[in-house]
Amino acid sequence: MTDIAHRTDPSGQAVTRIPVGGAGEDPYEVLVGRGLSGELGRLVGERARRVAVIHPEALAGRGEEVRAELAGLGYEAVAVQVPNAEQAKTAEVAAGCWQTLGRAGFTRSDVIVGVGGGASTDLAGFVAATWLRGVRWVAVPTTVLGMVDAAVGGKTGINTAEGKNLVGSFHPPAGVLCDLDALATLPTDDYVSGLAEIVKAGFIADPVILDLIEADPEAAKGPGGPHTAELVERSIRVKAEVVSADLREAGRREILNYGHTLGHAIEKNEHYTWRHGEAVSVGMHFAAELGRLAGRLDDATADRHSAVLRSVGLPLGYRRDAWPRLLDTMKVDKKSRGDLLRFIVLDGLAEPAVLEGPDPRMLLAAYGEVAE
Ligand SMILES: NC(=O)c1ccc[n+]([C@@H]2O[C@H](COP(=O)([O-])OP(=O)(O)OC[C@H]3O[C@@H](n4cnc5c(N)ncnc54)[C@H](O)[C@@H]3O)[C@@H](O)[C@H]2O)c1
Ligand SMILES: O=C(O)C(=O)C[C@@H](O)[C@H](O)[C@H](O)COP(=O)(O)O
Ligand SMILES: [Zn+2]
Repeated sequence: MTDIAHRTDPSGQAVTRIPVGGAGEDPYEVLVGRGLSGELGRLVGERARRVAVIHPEALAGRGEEVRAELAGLGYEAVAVQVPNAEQAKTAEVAAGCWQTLGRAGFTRSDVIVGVGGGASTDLAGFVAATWLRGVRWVAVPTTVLGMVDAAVGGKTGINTAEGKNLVGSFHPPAGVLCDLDALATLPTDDYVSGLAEIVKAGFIADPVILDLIEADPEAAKGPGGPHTAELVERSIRVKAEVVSADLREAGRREILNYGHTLGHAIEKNEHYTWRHGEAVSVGMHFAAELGRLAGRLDDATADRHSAVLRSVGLPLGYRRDAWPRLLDTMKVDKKSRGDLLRFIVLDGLAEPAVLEGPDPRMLLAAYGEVAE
C-alpha cells in the first residue's frame, strides 16, 4: 500500500498527500484538499520561464484564474483553450497546442498545466509527452473521474478514427492537484460518470468503496455527500498503488481496464458522445456476466455490479444489434495480443484476473445479459 499523509497546505487547510512512484520513475504526489493555494507554483518549479495552461471551453474562467496565478508568480503564462470533453482528444487539437507552444518559444525547461476533466488532462499530458520529446507537466483535475483516475498514473493520449486512446504515451505528471471545491460546478451526469471509475476501484481492489456507496447511493451522486473525500481518496490510493507497481502496463496495471474492453468499443460506436464512465458501467456489467459465465465469479458479487451501478443511475445496457461492430472494435483493444482477445474479470471480490481468448459463444451470451 502507498503511504498517505494528512497534513496542511501553506494556508492551513487540511490536505492529503498520496505518493506515486515506482522503480526508475520520478516520484510525485497527488494532493487532495480544498483550495490548495500555493501548491501550483511549487509544482511548476523554478526552472520554468513559460507555462501553458491547457483547459476546456467550459472552464475558461478557471483557466484564466490559473494563468493569472502563474503570471503573478513571474512566469510567462499562456492559456490554451481546447474543446470540451472528447472533442479535445484529437490529433488536430494536439497540433493546435503544438503550434501555440512553438510560437511562444517553449523550451525543455518550460511546463504544461492541464486543467479540466480526464479528456483535457489526457490531451495536456500527451502534448507534454510529445513537445520536444517530453516536458514537465502538472495535472489539475476538475472532475471526479479526473481526480480518481485520469490525472493519476501517466497514461496520456488521444483518440483516432479507429478507436479510443490509440495514440499516446506513458508520461507521468510532476504532481496532481485535486481541489474538491472544483466539483461544485460539475454537472450531475458528469459527476455520476466519474462514480463508475470509483465503483471499478471498489470491485478490483477496495470493497469498502462499495459499502460506502451502498450505504447512501443518493448522497454519493454529488460533491456534498458525507463520504465524498473518502471515496476520492480511496480510489486514488487504488490507482496509485497499481501504477506505482507497473507504470507501463506490463501486467498488473491491466486490472485498471476492468470494464473498459467493451466500454471503449461502445464509446467509439457512439462517436464519443457517451460519457466514458457510462460506457465503462455497461462494460463492467458485461465483465461481471462474463466472469460468472466463465465459472469464475460467484452470483452474489456478479449481481452486486448491476445493483450498485443502477443505484447511482449509471447505465447497464446497450443496443443488441451493435454486437458485431463492438466485437470488431474490441479486437484492437490494447490488451489484445495478435488475434487473442483478453478481458479483465473477477475471480471474486477484489480478485481481478485476465480471461484470455474466451469462447465467442460465451462472449455473445454475456452480451445477451446486457443487450437491450
Ligand atoms: N489517462 C487515464 O488513465 C484515464 C483514466 C480514466 C479516464 N480517462 C479519460 O478521461 C476522459 C473522461 O474524463 P471526464 O469524465 O473527466 O470527462 P471530460 O474531461 O470529458 O469532462 C466532462 C465535461 O465536464 C466539463 N468540466 C470539467 N470540469 C468541470 C467542472 N469542474 N465544472 C463544470 N464543467 C466541468 C468538461 O469541459 C466536459 O465538458 C475520457 O477521455 C477517458 O478516456 C483517462
Ligand atoms: O490507468 C489505466 O491503466 C486505466 O486503464 C484506467 C482507465 O480508467 C482509463 O480509462 C484508461 O485511459 C484506459 O486506458 P487504455 O490503455 O485502455 O486506453
Ligand atoms: Zn477509464
